Amino acid sequence: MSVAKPLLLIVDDDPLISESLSFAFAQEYDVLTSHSRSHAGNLLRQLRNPPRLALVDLGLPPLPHRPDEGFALIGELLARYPDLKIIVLSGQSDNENARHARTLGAVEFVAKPCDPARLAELFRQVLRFDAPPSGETAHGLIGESLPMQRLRLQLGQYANLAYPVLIEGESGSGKDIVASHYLHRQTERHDKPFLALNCAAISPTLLEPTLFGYAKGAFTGANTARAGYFEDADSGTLFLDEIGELPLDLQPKLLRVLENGEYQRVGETQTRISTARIITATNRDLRQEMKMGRFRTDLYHRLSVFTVTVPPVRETGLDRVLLLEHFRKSCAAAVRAEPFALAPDAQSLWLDYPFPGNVRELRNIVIRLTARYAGQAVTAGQLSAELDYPDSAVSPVATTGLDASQPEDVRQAARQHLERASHLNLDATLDLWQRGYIEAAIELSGGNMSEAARRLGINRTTLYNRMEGWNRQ
Ligand SMILES: Nc1ncnc2c1ncn2[C@@H]1O[C@H](COP(=O)(O)OP(=O)(O)OP(=O)(O)O)[C@@H](O)[C@H]1O
Repeated sequence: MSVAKPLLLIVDDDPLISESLSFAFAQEYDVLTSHSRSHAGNLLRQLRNPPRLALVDLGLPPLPHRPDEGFALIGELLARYPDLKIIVLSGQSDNENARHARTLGAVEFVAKPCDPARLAELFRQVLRFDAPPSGETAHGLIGESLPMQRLRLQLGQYANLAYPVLIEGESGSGKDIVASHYLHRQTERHDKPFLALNCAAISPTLLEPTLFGYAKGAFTGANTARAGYFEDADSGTLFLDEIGELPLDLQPKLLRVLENGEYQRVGETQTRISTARIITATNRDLRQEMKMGRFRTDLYHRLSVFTVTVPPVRETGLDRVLLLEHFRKSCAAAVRAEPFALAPDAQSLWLDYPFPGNVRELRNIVIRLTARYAGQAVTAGQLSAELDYPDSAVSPVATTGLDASQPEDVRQAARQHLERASHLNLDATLDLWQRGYIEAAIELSGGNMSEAARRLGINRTTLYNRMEGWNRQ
């Protein structure tokens, strides 16, 4: 019987790179190549088995000279496959960005031009950490700080209620564990199904059939009838992650299930009843979304009767030391190596670092340190090379003094432009402004497209629509 090779996804818009790497790795891996984020998304939707490794270039179309698409892709890949090991390929000039990619959840970055032999070694090393470090999920959240104790107490109170729970918290803070461990495994429903769906990882048009199922012939491609998540969850738990991404037109349907359990498969008139418990999570401020008209008030109130907030690592004091201890030992055990230690100056760095990517980032740092310094004492210099300090650069827009929300400022800027321009094309100029705003928002959001859309006051679908065709210009 042949053993399936691990699946490796390579996303790079340079065919020379993806083809040569694909050739170099074909013996050891099943290689899948893609040239852009949207193309990769389509490819992955057709896969039956998740990829184990992804090699991602940051500069991808439609913004090949900026890291935004790569950043967004990292977020989307992890939303869909939380255990995927992502390695970022970086050009000479964007080590800063590659470091930031690690905050977003990439395990490592490799400078171009990349040596396939070195990459192969890195892949093997990373895959050795593939097994989840033991104990982590069995124990639930690690942490004894006051906010963590409070959270566990609250979760204990909500565990066996039938009502929904809304989990708030930053990316990488442990919302998944809260849902699967405390609100399912430790409840009376533990022997029933637990189903999780990330609303951001699936195209908005597919969400309804995925959640509610569909009848045969309900839409092109619906060759057979299919049950959706509500049906499959039965009387277990349905976890809807990134609920802020649920399109407005679908929100009344979720509200209806929450009110009386009723829903219909797409293309059917028969009403079905769900008895699943619904848990939702978000890393956005849903109250803000509500104010902006992107999230229904009635739905928010239904979902948030019981709300818990998972604290970010920077607010849990010495928990970072417990987390370090746990991952240091479990990562070393996973690769049968001696754990590294932190030298005293590195320990103070560890205590000061804000861990913007929360536990996910912390764990990846430990994985890298284990790979590099097993059995050794890590110095502050070695540790700081693994950390991503926020960039203090000031946005050039802020220094021009133009306040684009003030009609008078905008009129003045337009006037200056008109005086200088010999032939002005209003539509082209407005497009240019729109593009400027969009690119700036993506940049400010570190490539997180949902966040960029929020900054712009539009939804993600609109944002993509507005960006359509850019790569052709
Ligand atoms: N307190 C914790 N103790 C142990 N492991 C943790 C803790 N918090 C997070 N983790 C681990 O960190 C990783 C990221 O956590 P998780 O996927 O739950 O984050 P999240 O809040 O759901 O992030 P996102 O919003 O990006 O989906 C996982 O491997 C998880 O097991």
